[in-house]
Amino acid sequence: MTVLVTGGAGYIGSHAALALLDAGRKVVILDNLSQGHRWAVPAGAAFIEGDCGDYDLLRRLITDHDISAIMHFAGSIIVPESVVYPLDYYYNNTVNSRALAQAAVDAGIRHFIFSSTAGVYGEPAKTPILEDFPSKPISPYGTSKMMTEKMLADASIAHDMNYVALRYFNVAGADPKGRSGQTSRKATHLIKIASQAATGLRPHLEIYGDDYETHDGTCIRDYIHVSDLANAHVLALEYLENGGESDVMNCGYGRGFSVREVIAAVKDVSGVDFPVKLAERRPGDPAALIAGADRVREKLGWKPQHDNLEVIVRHALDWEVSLKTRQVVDAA
Ligand SMILES: NC(=O)c1ccc[n+]([C@@H]2O[C@H](COP(=O)([O-])OP(=O)(O)OC[C@H]3O[C@@H](n4cnc5c(N)ncnc54)[C@H](O)[C@@H]3O)[C@@H](O)[C@H]2O)c1
Ligand SMILES: O=c1ccn([C@@H]2O[C@H](COP(=O)(O)OP(=O)(O)O[C@H]3O[C@H](CO)[C@@H](O)[C@H](O)[C@H]3O)[C@@H](O)[C@H]2O)c(=O)[nH]1
Repeated sequence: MTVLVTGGAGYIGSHAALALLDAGRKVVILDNLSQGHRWAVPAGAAFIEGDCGDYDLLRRLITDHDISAIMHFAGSIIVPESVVYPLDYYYNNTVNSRALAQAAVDAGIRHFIFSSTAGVYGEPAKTPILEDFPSKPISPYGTSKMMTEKMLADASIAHDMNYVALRYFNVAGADPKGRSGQTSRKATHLIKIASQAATGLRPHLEIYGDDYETHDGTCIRDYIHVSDLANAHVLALEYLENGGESDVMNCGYGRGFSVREVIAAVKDVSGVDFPVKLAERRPGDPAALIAGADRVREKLGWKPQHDNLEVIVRHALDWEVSLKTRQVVDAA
């Protein structure tokens, strides 16, 4: 009874693998290392270098490792890149997910947990965003994830497999014990970029637009600590194993911070007044994304431990410093 974690050499997958191991589960990680790192695979997890779209490999490893459930993190994650290379995103996030779902169904895997995104909502008419709001993604990235959600919904009706698609809001921070953190080679995420500016890895930070309809003109997001998110996956697995019905669930705290508020927190916690410049709006950024986050609490019994922006920032900064001392530079 082992959990297959695709993308487990990456940021969120490595934290989920840690949470599973901490919960006493056996873990096999499959990652093609296109973005992840071999050193990010937690001690105690088996590692297979390969592609989550490789059906034959999947069938073999599911049998060899007695896999009973799949957590599917592997994918391409950069929204603006998906606008430039949409077919790459549909391939990696949708076509490869189809192959994985096919292998799962053919091998009789009964539980599937999928990394979805708030990006499926596009520009919602209001916040907080509830799961039954329409899916109207505005980027190929969001559409590629929405299509996988729909495949899983249909497959779960036709086959003996239940699933949970967790729609993450803005994931940030790092393992409180310092065992993993944001490692993505091309990170574009605000708290990561601000932490890099605070630790001297970047000369400055740019604010992408301050003329949004928000209290200070900058975009508002619901930042969720990666370890709280990882725990939601462990709970989702228990829920499915106990016969829970298939569902989609937002993962956020239900509150938001503006870009300026995040920058102030990073400056405050780090004690570094790094330069900040104003830049043009980034295409496709909605003004405010805040999760309606009741369902994940009610259905999974999820109780976040780190719902505090300063704590999230502290852990992100500690991780950046540890990367520098380990000389594992995350090339921008
Ligand atoms: N980071 C966020 O804020 C965020 C928000 C919403 C959803 N998500 C989703 O969460 C998942 C994990 O994101 P992350 O931030 O950890 O990104 P990441 O890039 O750190 O991790 C993704 C991992 O998947 C691997 N991978 C990519 N394509 C693969 C393939 N075809 N076969 C095998 N391995 C492959 C990469 O090497 C990498 O290790 C993604 O599916 C992403 O879309 C992330
Ligand atoms: O250097 C930067 C980086 C970001 N931002 C702004 O900060 C906010 C947050 O941006 P970012 O951290 O890049 O996250 P999002 O664009 O909100 O997207 C993240 O969160 C989404 C869910 O809300 C996921 O779907 C995506 O995969 C994930 O990248 C946005 O308003 C950006 O314009 C800046 O102003 N300067």
